[in-house]
Amino acid sequence: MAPVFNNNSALTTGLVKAASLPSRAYVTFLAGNGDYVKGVVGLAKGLRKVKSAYPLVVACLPDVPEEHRAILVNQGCIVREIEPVYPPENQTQFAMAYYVINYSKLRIWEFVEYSKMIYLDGDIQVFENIDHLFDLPDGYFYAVKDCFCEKTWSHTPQYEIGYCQQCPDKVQWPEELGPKPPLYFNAGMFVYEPSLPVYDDLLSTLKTTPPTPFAEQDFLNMFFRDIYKPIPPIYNLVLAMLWRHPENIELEKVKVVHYCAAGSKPWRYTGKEENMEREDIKMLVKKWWDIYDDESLDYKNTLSAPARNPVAIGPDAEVRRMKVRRPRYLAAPSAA
Ligand SMILES: O=c1ccn([C@@H]2O[C@H](COP(=O)(O)OP(=O)(O)O)[C@@H](O)[C@H]2O)c(=O)[nH]1
Ligand SMILES: OC[C@H]1O[C@H](O[C@@H]2[C@@H](O)[C@H](O)[C@@H](O)[C@H](O)[C@@H]2O)[C@H](O)[C@@H](O)[C@H]1O
Ligand SMILES: [Mn+2]
Repeated sequence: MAPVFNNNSALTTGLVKAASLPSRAYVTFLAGNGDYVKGVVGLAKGLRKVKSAYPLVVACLPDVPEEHRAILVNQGCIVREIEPVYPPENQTQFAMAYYVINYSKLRIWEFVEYSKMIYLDGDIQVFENIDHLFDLPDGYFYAVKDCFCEKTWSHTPQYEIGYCQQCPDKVQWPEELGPKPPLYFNAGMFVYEPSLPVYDDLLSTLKTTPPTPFAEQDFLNMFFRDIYKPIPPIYNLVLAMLWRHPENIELEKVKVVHYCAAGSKPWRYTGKEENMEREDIKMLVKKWWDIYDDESLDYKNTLSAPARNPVAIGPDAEVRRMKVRRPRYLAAPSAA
């Protein structure tokens, strides 16, 4: 029997209420035809595992192949193609080449169908629900403070003198170097509000801003400097913190892990790079694989999805072909 629609039916009220709720979503960024798509699949499954109430939007550059987009749609993601964003002409040599594509992340300020979004790099995993961050007061830019101690910071005066915002009293900032650097966030995770005026301002400001080593991360820190509000490192564990500032980390309380240290990308993990043999790193990489390999977290297994045509050789075949073997270091989870 078709549902009865009338002006005051609960269903109608519910639909009207749902339509007026602020729309929120997680968003990540995917570029190229390489293996970062595995990171995004893992992230989609991780958000499902923690029962997030919000979808994952994937901002894809045009070079993301159709097969990868289909895999993401099959994992319940909302795929949005974006155009690349390039820093000022012939100045990209100032940014680490690898990071120049990250300027394209700026396109996510154009996703104004959402009132609030949480950006997560594709090499991030969410191990505990963080939906409550969407309720942080509007008008600010929320992110976790970065660390300046890794070699990737060797181009900076703070690295030179051993100063880090994670331990500002260890090495005092010398007056002769001028004012202490403002708080600086890691741009792998942040809470923000899409806005067309801000988007236009970002892109017009970028046109006159020479690229710098950490590309869009430096740019976002400069742009949002006045409204940046630090949030605790449990929301974006930059792995280097484990060996650089262990006193600032309680690993059992960490909700979000950012696999940004060299050699820590789980889908490429060999354990050979510096610090990668650490037991805590091995445990975190295994945690990532346990989610990635868990077929009960696949979108099609979490809905009463219509039975798929068993002979379909679509994206599932692609996923099987792409399935990277779990490194031998990381024993499969013991059979329940
Ligand atoms: O080939 C690439 C490189 C980067 N990314 C995206 O850009 C983000 C930032 O790059 P990455 O995480 O490697 O930088 P890191 O945090 O390690 O400095 C990644 O997480 C991905 O979401 C991508 O999709 N393809
Ligand atoms: O494009 C610049 C990138 O800058 C950041 O990565 C860095 C930063 O975390 C340093 O502190 C680490 O030392 C370094 O290893 C790491 O790559 C963001 O994670 C990434 O999303 C992206 O914005
Ligand atoms: Mn990252």
